[in-house]
Amino acid sequence: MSEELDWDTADPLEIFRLWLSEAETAEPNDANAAALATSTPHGVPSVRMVLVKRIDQRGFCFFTNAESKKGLELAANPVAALCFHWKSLRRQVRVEGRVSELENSEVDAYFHSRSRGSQLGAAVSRQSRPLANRESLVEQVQNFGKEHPGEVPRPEYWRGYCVGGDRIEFWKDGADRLHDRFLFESSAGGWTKTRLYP
Ligand SMILES: Cc1cc2nc3c(=O)[nH]c(=O)nc-3n(C[C@H](O)[C@H](O)[C@H](O)COP(=O)(O)O)c2cc1C
Repeated sequence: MSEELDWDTADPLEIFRLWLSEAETAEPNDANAAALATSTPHGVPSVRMVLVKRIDQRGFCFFTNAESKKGLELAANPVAALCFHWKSLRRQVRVEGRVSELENSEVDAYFHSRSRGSQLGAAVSRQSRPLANRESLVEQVQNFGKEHPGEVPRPEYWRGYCVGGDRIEFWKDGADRLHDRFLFESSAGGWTKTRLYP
């Protein structure tokens, strides 16, 4: 595991931040990318990548379209799991928990911190619904840009979600498949830590 860490006392968010910073140096791009698993209320799962943009006491937060497949699944069943995999470091982190939404003011601030092109792209994208062809998407972006030469309005459906880290598991590659796994579970008294068989 990371030399700098005292695994007996470290908080899982502290460990996560250290591993993420090491991944930012080691990975070619998008060290904050994670697979996000959601499911319908009937238990039909789906998974896709998202970029985790902030991590705090509310959990691991990303931004997306509330009308997309994942957005609809989260509205109907607000629990989710994230899985980070840093190939260069041979490490994995799994996060599971209930999902909450970020405040509008926070989502607005993040939306407007992005490039104008990204804002226009997000504003016109009817994410996960059928698109006739690429030209029509480019045209919609151009038209929306002309209609909004100043600030691009954040569409109401562009939102921020946080997966609460009720369970956070760290996996580190070991020789002969004797990998290290530590599961942290949140409880009223703080965190409980359990070493798991690989
Ligand atoms: C590395 C990577 C990062 C991504 N980050 C996001 C993201 O932060 N938000 C998002 O809405 N889609 C992101 N996407 C696209 C999603 O994986 C997905 O295609 C899209 O959100 C539609 O998913 P859905 O139909 O399951 O809702 C990312 C894709 C990749 C490959």
